[in-house]
Amino acid sequence: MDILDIMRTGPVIPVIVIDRLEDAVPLARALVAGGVRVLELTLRTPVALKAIEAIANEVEGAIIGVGTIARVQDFDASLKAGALFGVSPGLTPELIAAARDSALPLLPGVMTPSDVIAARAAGFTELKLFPAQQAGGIGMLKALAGPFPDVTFCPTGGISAATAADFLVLPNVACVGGSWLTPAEAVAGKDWARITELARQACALARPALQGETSS
Ligand SMILES: O=C(O)C(=O)C[C@H](O)[C@H](O)COP(=O)(O)O
Repeated sequence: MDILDIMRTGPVIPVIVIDRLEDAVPLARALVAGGVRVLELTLRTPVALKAIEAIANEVEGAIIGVGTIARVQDFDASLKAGALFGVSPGLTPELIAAARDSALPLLPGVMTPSDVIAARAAGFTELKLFPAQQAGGIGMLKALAGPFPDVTFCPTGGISAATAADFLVLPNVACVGGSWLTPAEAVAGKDWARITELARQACALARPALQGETSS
């Protein structure tokens, strides 16, 4: 799958933080049970790579990716763990070079028009707008559509169940990312049923047909 296929799989990519390795598989199963298959597990905790490996090996239907890619060595480590894609909060010349050398498809983060220009020059036309709300939210995405009609965004950061639909109607948005599907207290309390319900609600959000997409 390339990044656009991954972005078009569902309207919401959950951004996941795993503190206890034992939570990884049941949490991923809860999301998949609710219809959310694309999962971004952040490299923010010491168990993150092991958690990705466990999900890759044990959770049928999950399309597991790595979030918080910020260092060159993260690409190899992510592939070894079984990740199918990577997401970075930003993009540097070092990360561009590492992405070129790696088989891991990357969804790079941008926040300004200059970032978009640099990312596009490096060959990326699917981008994560991060942090989306803080960068200007809906107004920013509408403004970026003018000079960058060929760029498709996954806005992430500051988006909630209440605001996701407003982002998803924008023609240059394929999906949104967010942590609201996996609230910290639900994970701490192993409330997998709640997470499945949040996933179901996220799946019910209407995803617009993108330009050039045929209905089937
Ligand atoms: O760790 C990373 O690299 C990230 O990707 C950051 C996340 O995308 C945001 O932290 C999610 O933002 P919230 O939905 O506002 O919680």
